[in-house]
Formats: sequence, C-alpha cells, structure tokens
Amino acid sequence: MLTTTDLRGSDTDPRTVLPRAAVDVGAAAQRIQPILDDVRDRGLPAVLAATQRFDGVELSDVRVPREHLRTALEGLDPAVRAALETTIQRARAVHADQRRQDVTTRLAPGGTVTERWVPVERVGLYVPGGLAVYPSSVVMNVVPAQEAGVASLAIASPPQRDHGGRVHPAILAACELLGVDEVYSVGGAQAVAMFAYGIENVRAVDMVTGPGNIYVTAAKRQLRGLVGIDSEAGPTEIAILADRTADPLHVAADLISQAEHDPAAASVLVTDSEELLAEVQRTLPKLVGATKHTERVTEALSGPQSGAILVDDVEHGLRVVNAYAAEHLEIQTADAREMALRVRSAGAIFVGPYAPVSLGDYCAGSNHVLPTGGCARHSSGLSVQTFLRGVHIIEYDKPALAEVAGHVVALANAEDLPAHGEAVQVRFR
Ligand SMILES: NC(=O)c1ccc[n+]([C@@H]2O[C@H](COP(=O)([O-])OP(=O)(O)OC[C@H]3O[C@@H](n4cnc5c(N)ncnc54)[C@H](O)[C@@H]3O)[C@@H](O)[C@H]2O)c1
Ligand SMILES: N[C@H](CO)Cc1c[nH]c[nH+]1
Ligand SMILES: [Zn+2]
Repeated sequence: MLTTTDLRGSDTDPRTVLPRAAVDVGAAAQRIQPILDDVRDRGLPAVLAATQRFDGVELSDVRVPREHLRTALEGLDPAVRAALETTIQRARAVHADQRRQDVTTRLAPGGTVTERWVPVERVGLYVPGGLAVYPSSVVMNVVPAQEAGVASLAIASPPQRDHGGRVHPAILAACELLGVDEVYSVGGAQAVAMFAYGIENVRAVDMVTGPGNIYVTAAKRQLRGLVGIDSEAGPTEIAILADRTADPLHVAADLISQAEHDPAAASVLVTDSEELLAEVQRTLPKLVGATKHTERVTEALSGPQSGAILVDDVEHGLRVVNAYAAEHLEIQTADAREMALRVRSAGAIFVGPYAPVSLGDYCAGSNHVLPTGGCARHSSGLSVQTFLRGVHIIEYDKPALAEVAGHVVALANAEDLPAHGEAVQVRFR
C-alpha cells in the first residue's frame, strides 16, 4: 500500500525524495484569502456565509449559549468523562512543570536585568471538527493557556450538521469541564479570521492556537503578525523509524491510526529491514479493510505524502527522519532510547514498543498540538511557553550607568548615532 523509495547505497539528499503533500499550505492560503478578506470587511455576515458554504449550516449567531455547555456535560458518557478527566489531570501535571520563573541577573552593583514572563492577554483556541471531533484538542489547547495564566480564553469549533448546527456535545462538555464558557460555533479559515479581526460581538484576540486541516493552517499562516500563532499544526503526520526488531503489526496499526485523521494525513515508514517492510505491506491491507474509515485511510496511505523508505542502516534512517522533521516520530529499534536522544527534528518522539502515537494523542500528558509540514525544524508543539512573552526590565542607578557610559558612547559613535551617546552623557554634566 505504501510506495517504496529505495535509498540504499545512494548518497541522495533525503530532502529531495521525501514524501510530501500535493497541496501545500501556500497553495491553500491562496484559496482561503477571499474568506479572510470578507470576514475583515463584513464581519458576522461573512462568517455566517462561509459557515453556510463550507459547513452546510445556516446560523443567525455564533455564540454558544452557556446552558448548552452545562447540558452537554450532564449528557456526557461517564466513560468519556472519566477519560477526559485523566487526560486533563496528566496534561496539567506536565504543563504545570513548564511554568517559568522570572530571573534577575545582576550585571553590576545597582545594575540588573530581570526577565519577566507575561501571559498573552486574550487567545482564540481552535478545536477541529470536520471529519472527526476533537474534545481532546480542547484539553491540549486550554490546559497550557490556563497554566500560563492567560486571562481570556475563547474557543471556536465547526457547527455539526447532524447535531442541529451546534458544536459537538463532547467538545462543549470538555469546555465545561475546563471552565471555558466563551465558545463559538465557527470552523475553518472563517474562525481564525473572526478571532484575528474581531467581529460585531466577538472581541479580537492577541493569539490564535490549535490544530486544524490545511485551510485552518493556511489561515493561521496568513494572519500571523496581526495575531500570534503557535506552530502550523496541520494535517497529521507519523513517521516510524524501525529495524528488524519492530513488530510489523504495531507498525502497521500505528501508520493507520494517524492516516485515519484526514485523506491528507501522512504515514511514513523508514526502515533498513526488507523483511519488516514486506510484512508491514502484507499486514496493511488486512487492517485497512477492517478499520472504520477504510476510504480515508486508503487515500492517506496511497497519497504522495505517505510512503516507505528503505535505508542502509539505522544511522542512515536517522538522517532521513531528521530531514523529514515529522510531527510524530516513533522509534522502534533495538536501541530506541539512544536513537531518540539523537533526533534533531520532530514535534514529539515516541520511544519503544509501548509508546504509540495514540497514547500521546490522549493520555500521555504530552501535548498533541504539534508542528507539521517540516515545521518541526524550527517550531515546537503547544506548551505554556507558547502563551508567554519574555519582557526585559532594565534597572540601573547612576554609578551602574557610569560604569558603561563610555562604551555606550563609543558604540553610538561607531554606528554614527551620536544622539544615543549624548542621551547618556547629558546625565553626568
Ligand atoms: N498537527 C496537529 O497538532 C493536529 C492535531 C489534531 C488534528 N490535526 C489535524 O486537524 C485536521 C482536522 O481536520 P477536519 O477537516 O476534521 O476539521 P477542521 O475543523 O480542521 O476543518 C473543518 C473546517 O474546514 C472548512 N473547510 C472544509 N472544506 C473547505 C474548503 N474546501 N475550503 C475552505 N474551507 C473548508 C470548513 O469550514 C470546516 O468547518 C486534520 O487534518 C487532522 O489531521 C492536527
Ligand atoms: N494525532 C493528532 C495530532 O496530530 C491528535 C489527535 C486527537 N485525537 C486523536 N488524535
Ligand atoms: Zn491522532
């Protein structure tokens, strides 16, 4: 099912042969630009028009009434509630440990610089809800924002046609569990634009975070600057670096687990074992035929963004996965932990046979909002740090300023900016 690229015995730069999606974020950005412009120019009517066009739902307003949140939690399946509570508790433990202390550095008697960590004031959190519904993404967005101390949180998620045009009740229940009551039934690029520009009854935010499909991701890229964003957390990717010690059933099941998100999802196997690859290729059709979303998974596994890469050895595989910079990287090799510590680029790394990506999706305690499309080369997954800004506070008294006054003047003159030097000297005349 996976197209194989054989890199054995070749010194080809892996970046030139890595599987990548046919439609990239840049191409999607051109398609959604008119939606962004319309929301900026017309506000609520534009949001409602896009909702009707892309979600097939006719709404007159987008705010979810408070009582719908309460009712959703009351009606939540107790097993799902227990699972969400565990997810929240584990995520909170990990994210609480990410909080940062202010640090004061003393440069001279009377001269200090303090780095203060200040939370972003108001954030819009996107929770996907097109092909699947994602109450777990409510947790992954809200917990780090709360732990960072963000004062104002709003959530947007697509209205569901088969739930009377409301946001899915499991998502509303997760919001209620976490104490977030500002929720909007808006999805896609129009949701990101609504948050970034603000509309009639929705106050603009300072930052938009959260995962989504290619259109949501493209909207975040286009509006970055007007608002802050987290990483480009688009269609899901899994790469697995495996040797002959890996269990082909685990490998096949994990590739399918992430392919089920989206026909645009990417599943990539990197291995030095022809035997493992052959066994995975034999296992995939059986599992794909038996899974619920056969069509979506088949499309994802056979798309240009998925594939298998045969490498000389695990070292060669490590170079390939570093070049790929997957959202999720599983290491299923004899020396998995050692290999994991040598990975330079991946959104999150899952080590050994008992840490599948599905664990991280829900209950590991780690965050599942992670960079895709190679963005793990420069970006991190969602965390408390995402919602914090480091601000330097500079405090120098007269003797401390005097100590470096000559250096300021020398550098100011070297840059032909003498007024800078003068602003220091004037204090000593
Ligand atoms: N990287 C991560 O951290 C991460 C985490 C979870 C999920 N995901 C990804 O999130 C995505 C969820 O996608 P989804 O589609 O289920 O839900 P979604 O909420 O992201 O997207 C649905 C919205 O897309 C809009 N849309 C649909 N077709 C459109 C079109 N042709 N033009 C413009 N807008 C259109 C609609 O308005 C709809 O509300 C998946 O790709 C999944 O892999 C990523
Ligand atoms: N694998 C997704 C991150 O790309 C997260 C998720 C949520 N629910 C299931 N999976
Ligand atoms: Zn998943």
